[in-house]
Parts: sequence; C-alpha cells; structure tokens
Amino acid sequence: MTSKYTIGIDFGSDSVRALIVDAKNGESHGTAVCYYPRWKEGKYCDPAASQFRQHPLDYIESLETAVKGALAEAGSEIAKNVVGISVDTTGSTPVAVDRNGTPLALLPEFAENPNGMFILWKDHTGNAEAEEINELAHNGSIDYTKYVGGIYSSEWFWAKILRTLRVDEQVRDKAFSWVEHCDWISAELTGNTNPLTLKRSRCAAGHKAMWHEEFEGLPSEEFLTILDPLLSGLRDRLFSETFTSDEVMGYISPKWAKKLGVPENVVIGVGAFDAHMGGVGAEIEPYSLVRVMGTSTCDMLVAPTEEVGHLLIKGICGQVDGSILPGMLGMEAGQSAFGDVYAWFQRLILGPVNDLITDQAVKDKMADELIPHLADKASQLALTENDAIALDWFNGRRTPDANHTLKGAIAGLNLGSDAAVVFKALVEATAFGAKAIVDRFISEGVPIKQVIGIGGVANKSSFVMQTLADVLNMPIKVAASDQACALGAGMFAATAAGIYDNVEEAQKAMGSGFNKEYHPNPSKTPIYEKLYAKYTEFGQFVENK
Ligand SMILES: Nc1ncnc2c1ncn2[C@@H]1O[C@H](COP(=O)(O)OP(=O)(O)O)[C@@H](O)[C@H]1O
Ligand SMILES: O=C(CO)[C@@H](O)[C@@H](O)COP(=O)(O)O
Repeated sequence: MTSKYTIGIDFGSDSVRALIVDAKNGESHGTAVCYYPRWKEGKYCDPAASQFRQHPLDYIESLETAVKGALAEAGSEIAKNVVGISVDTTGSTPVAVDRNGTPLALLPEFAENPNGMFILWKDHTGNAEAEEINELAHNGSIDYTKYVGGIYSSEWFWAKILRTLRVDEQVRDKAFSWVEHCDWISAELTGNTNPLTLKRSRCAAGHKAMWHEEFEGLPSEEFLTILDPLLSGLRDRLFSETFTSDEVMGYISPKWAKKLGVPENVVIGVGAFDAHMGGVGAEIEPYSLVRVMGTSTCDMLVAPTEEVGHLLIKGICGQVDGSILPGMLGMEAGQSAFGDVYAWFQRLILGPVNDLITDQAVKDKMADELIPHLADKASQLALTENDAIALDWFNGRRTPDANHTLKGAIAGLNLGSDAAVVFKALVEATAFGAKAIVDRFISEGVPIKQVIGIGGVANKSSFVMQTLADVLNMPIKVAASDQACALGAGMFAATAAGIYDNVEEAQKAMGSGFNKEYHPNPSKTPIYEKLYAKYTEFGQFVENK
C-alpha cells in the first residue's frame, strides 16, 4: 500500500515552519522555516506602545515558501501522496475582514494600515478595553470570564476588536467581521474565507473569545452592546458554532494545490493555536503539563471533564472542552515573555555595541553566541539566597491572574553584578513565573503528574531547563521532536483525513517520544525555595506600589 503523508504547519511569532510527516509513524521527510519578511524589519510595530501587527502577506508568502521548501526536501513521490494539512498559529491574533473574509490589509486602501493587519497575541494596546470587559463581566448577571480564569486579557479577541474599532474610523466602516489567524489561514487554504460559514476553532473561541456552550456561544448581544454600542450587531457576523481540530475544515482549493504542488483532494483540518497542537505533538495525556517554551510560554494541561469540569480554575487562560484533545477539558496558562526576556537582555547589551562596531561578521557572531555564552557563565556562579532577584513581567503577566500593565524589575544588584549575574536572575525569574503557574493549578485542585518541555528554549538551553527543574523541584522531560507543534498539526491532519479514528491513536502511532530528562539538584532546591519566597514578596511590592 502506498504511504500517506500529512503536512503540519506551525505559524510562530517570527516564522512559519512546515513539516512533512509519514502518517503511519510520524517520521519526518522534510522541513523548512520561513521568517516573516515585513515583521523581521520591525514594520507596523511599536514595542514601546506594545503594538505588534503582522501583515497578511507575511503569512501567505512565508507559507508558500516554507511548504515548498519542505516538499522539495521530501521529493515529488511524497508530495503526490499528501492527504491532509493542518495549521496551528499564535493567538489570540485576530484580523478585521470584509464581507468576503479578506483581511483589510490585503485591500489597497488598507495595505499600510496596522489596524487592518493581524493583531499579534502579544499586542497589549487594548489594556483599557480588557479592564472594561472585566468590570462589566464581574458586575453583570453572567460572568462571561468564568471559563477563562476570571480575568479577561488584553491579549485576547474582544479587547483587540474593541480597541481597534474605537481608534480607527476607516477600519470601523469596512470591518464586516473578525477572524483568528488559525481560522483564516486554514480557510484561505480551502478557498472559502466567508466569515459567516468558515469553521471556527473551538480552541481559539473558547480560550480567547469567551465562547461557551453554557452561554449558547459568544457573550450576549446585550453584554456586547452595553460594553460599547460599536460592537452592536457584530455577534451575528461572527459565529455560534465551533469545531475541534480533528474535524475537516474543507478541501484544498485548486489555487493552493497548484501553488504548493499537492493533490486537489487534500483535506484541510480545522485550525488551533500553536501551543495546543504542540501539546498533542508532545504526547500530552491527562495531568501532564506540557510547557511550550519559546518567545513566551504556554502551559497546557488536559483532564477528563468528569474529573475537573466542576472546577472553575482561577487566574488561568481558560478551560475549554476539546481545545487540546477532543473529548477532554483543555486548560491553558502561560507567561507573556519567556525567551523574550533573554532576547530583551541581548538587545540591551548588543544595541550599543552594534552602533559602535561596523564589522558585520563580529555582529553576527555576537548575536549567535551571546545567550549561550551568558548561560555558560551563569551556570558557573554559586547559588545563594542573597542573589539578585528579577520579575519576569517584561511583557506583563499572562498567568496566574492576567495583568498586562505589570512590568519587569531587577533588585539586589551591586557594583560586582556583571552580565552573567543579571542573566542568571532573569532565567530564574522566568522559572519562578513557571512555578507560580504550577502552584496555582495544584492549589485549584488540578494535580500535575509530570512536566514536559517543548519549543525553542527547551531544545536549546540546558541551563534554562536545569534551572526550571531545580525551581519546580520536579523532573522535566523534553520531547524528542524539535517541531512538536508542527508534528501535532501533522497528527491532527492525519485524524481529519480519516487515517485515525481519534487524535490519541494518531499520537500513539506518530509520537516521537522524549530524548532528555532534567532532574532537580537537591543541593539547589532548598535555596530556590527561599529565592522564590523573595520573588513572590518582590512581586507583591511591585504590583501594589
Ligand atoms: N540558546 C538559547 N537559550 C535560551 N533562549 C534562547 C536561546 N536561543 C534562543 N532563545 C530564545 O528562544 C526564543 C524563540 O523561541 P522559538 O521556540 O524558537 O520561537 P517561537 O516562540 O517564535 O515559536 C527567543 O525568545 C530567544 O530569546
Ligand atoms: O498564547 C498563545 C496561545 O494561546 C501563543 O500563541 C503565544 O504565546 C505565541 O507563542 P510563541 O510565539 O510560539 O512563543
């Protein structure tokens, strides 16, 4: 029998990755990455104002390049036998679309307007709007935030929509509906982007748009109109039904089949967020915490609904039926900046150096080697309970208890504090932020059986991973696949294409296991307990000042 292949496509914050896998055993036959060209130039963003926008052309062009690159590596025999494609993306990353589902920035008059582009998850321009949503939800007859941890975040759908409609009259007049990146790109591949009929992801809707069966879908028209009359009528132009990612979105359009060089009967699965598909790719099972550790972190947990469905877990990014594994309750938490904290420190050091040095080869070497060099130095430092302490809230705090107005901080420096000392404190801060999440799940009644790491940092930095194991005082396994999100998407594609009856079967057959395990160092864990207490105290001081 001829082998069948699927393509998992993983849109991260900076780049898209495509992975061609054998649907029988998950073996990789080709992979390629493409960085978003406009994003790379820093276009349409204003980090100081927390504005992060991505042009739809960045996605379309990079998708084509990455998939073609991966297929070129796989060869034409494999390309001919591709049966399914599924896509994961960051989120909440919504875009305003016209009646046809075309993102406004693809129309000539909006081509350079950041408000007509995708509003990336880490854009916090809607802080005030998120606050208003919380105010109204907490004081009304129904608390629409109850399944999203009790606090609505400016990283999410409604805060972004409301903010944009308020500040941009042109977008307000043209926006017919709004679509999440994971829904739009999957719809684009099928050729049906009609916002009224395209299948919306349960994962995106439940975690970020306050969609729940109990509310008969999205928050009521009354709630939205009281929030702001500008939202009036939009609910009917969004969606009431949602779909899990084992379902078929549609078939690839002839245009995309030709562009990518795959058959016309390829199934396109319903999309979801990167972290959720990553959890599946890392063989998530009940009560395993899968940490997707990259620019930010997402902490994914699944549990049988009958065991935890009665709980309302405070301060996380939502509990949604089927958002990770269809049929189970999916829970999400995370940190708004993880690797991004290290990236900030790298920019701090290299910014002025790059201004003063002209030799490009030297600049490239510094960019490649600075973080590993600092990690090496930091790992040699003694650990004491008087070490410098930092807060990881450089991009606000996602969980526990979202608050995107919070900022990072460092305390306890002296004239001897060099770059390695500060880097160590920053890495520890990101690990302490992770501990706050783990502790919250446990205190809310959700046990954690094991921790699994995936993502760029999990694969690249043994210093960060060892520090995390020491701070959590738990062993951490690292998934063998360095493309767990794309692999998860490949598993969903195989299920949607009918090769497996359910995603668990696809996980068993296609999973690539684990290749590393970090164990807590007993000489460090008691010191980290004391430092964690200081982190908590420092955090309370900064939050309440
Ligand atoms: N050697 C390293 N040690 C620690 N962090 C690293 C290292 N190399 C890169 N990073 C961090 O990894 C992050 C990118 O993670 P990655 O998973 O590749 O991307 P994404 O989050 O876009 O999916 C960046 O924030 C960067 O600072
Ligand atoms: O927030 C979510 C999912 O809910 C992620 O898409 C977001 O953190 C982006 O993650 P990365 O860029 O992959 O670190």
